[in-house]
Amino acid sequence: MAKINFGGVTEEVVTREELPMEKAREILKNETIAVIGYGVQGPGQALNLKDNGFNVIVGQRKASKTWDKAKNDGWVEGKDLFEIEEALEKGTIICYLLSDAGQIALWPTVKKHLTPGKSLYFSHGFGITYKEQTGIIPPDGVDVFLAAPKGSGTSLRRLFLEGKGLNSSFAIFQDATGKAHEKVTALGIGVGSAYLFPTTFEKEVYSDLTGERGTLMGAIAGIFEAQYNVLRSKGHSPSEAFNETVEELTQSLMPLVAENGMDWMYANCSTTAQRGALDWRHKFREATQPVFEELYNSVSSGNEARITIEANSKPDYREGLEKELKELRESEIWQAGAEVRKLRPERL
Ligand SMILES: NC(=O)C1=CN([C@@H]2O[C@H](COP(=O)(O)OP(=O)(O)OC[C@H]3O[C@@H](n4cnc5c(N)ncnc54)[C@H](O)[C@@H]3O)[C@@H](O)[C@H]2O)C=CC1
Ligand SMILES: CC(=O)[C@](C)(O)C(=O)O
Ligand SMILES: [Mg+2]
Ligand SMILES: [Mg+2]
Repeated sequence: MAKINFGGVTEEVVTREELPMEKAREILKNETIAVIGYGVQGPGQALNLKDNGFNVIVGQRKASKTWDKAKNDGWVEGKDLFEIEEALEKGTIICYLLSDAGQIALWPTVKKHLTPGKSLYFSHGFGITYKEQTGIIPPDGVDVFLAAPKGSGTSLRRLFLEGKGLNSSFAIFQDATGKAHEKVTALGIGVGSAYLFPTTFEKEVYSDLTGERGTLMGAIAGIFEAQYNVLRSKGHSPSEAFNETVEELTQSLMPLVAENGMDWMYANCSTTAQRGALDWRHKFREATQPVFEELYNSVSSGNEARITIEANSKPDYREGLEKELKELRESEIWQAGAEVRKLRPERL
């Protein structure tokens, strides 16, 4: 592994130089990779693996929308698309890409097919870390590892098609064959990563649940709403409030952060903006730090897992989520957003 200094801390990273795609294919040439589940990560990883020349099959429930989606994506029933049990039987590496709650329900079936020498792959540390709640305890004799792309399966596929990609973290929970490291890193490269960051199952799930509930999804939506609401309450129009809260961030400023960091984005804004932002960032950090502490504790105590499992194990969990997303979509801020998006210059 290459040693890289991240802001003063040296970490090890697996790079494409030490593990080129050809070598990854060679490592897995005798394996049948069975991707179980075709939701968001399933399609991204399965299609990338296939296009990268790996031996992949998909296992999905037949009478489901995602079965049709798999067929539309080019998977052929009986050739590389099977009912879940058949794919579990054929696969030597089981990529367990059902939703985290769905993994609990199917676990007894999966376990039956985990004969010695097979591998069990996750893209999250959830099932293993919260084993008291999930009951996911793999048998001895199988390798158990994860590669978790740091982003949506949708982006994983889109970026791959653009010749770009997303990096992943990886971890080994059980190394029965002595080959877990080479297998998981080969898979990580195969799903489209250029660099792989080592972690543990526990660290992966704690950081991932904190991130998505925090700055990546939960906090960002909450901060948007708070600022939008204040602007609206002070008499600003919806378009003005939306532009100054979301549109400018996503269209103009975040791409600059992505390109070259926060100071670069600041440096490309007015000195007036820089003065204010440099002052106010401290206040926002101090105000939100306790909330992030509370969030992390809720993750590490297993409370977030409990809430998630309870909600997403209900038979109508999808309808429930869709209803809440609809409320979000229909709220004034995001309705204003829909109109603002239509007016982007490139849509002329
Ligand atoms: N969504 C994403 O982009 C990311 C997901 N992950 C992880 O990847 C794994 C898969 O996540 P997603 O793709 O979001 O899952 P998902 O919520 O899209 O579900 C995947 C598939 O599981 C099926 N499923 C759900 N419950 C089932 C059950 N009881 N029996 C049989 N099939 C069932 C669904 O029909 C769907 O085809 C999870 O561990 C998740 O945390 C990791 C990184 C990003
Ligand atoms: C896309 C991703 O990495 C998340 C936000 O952690 C997830 O979908 O669980
Ligand atoms: Mg994530
Ligand atoms: Mg996640």
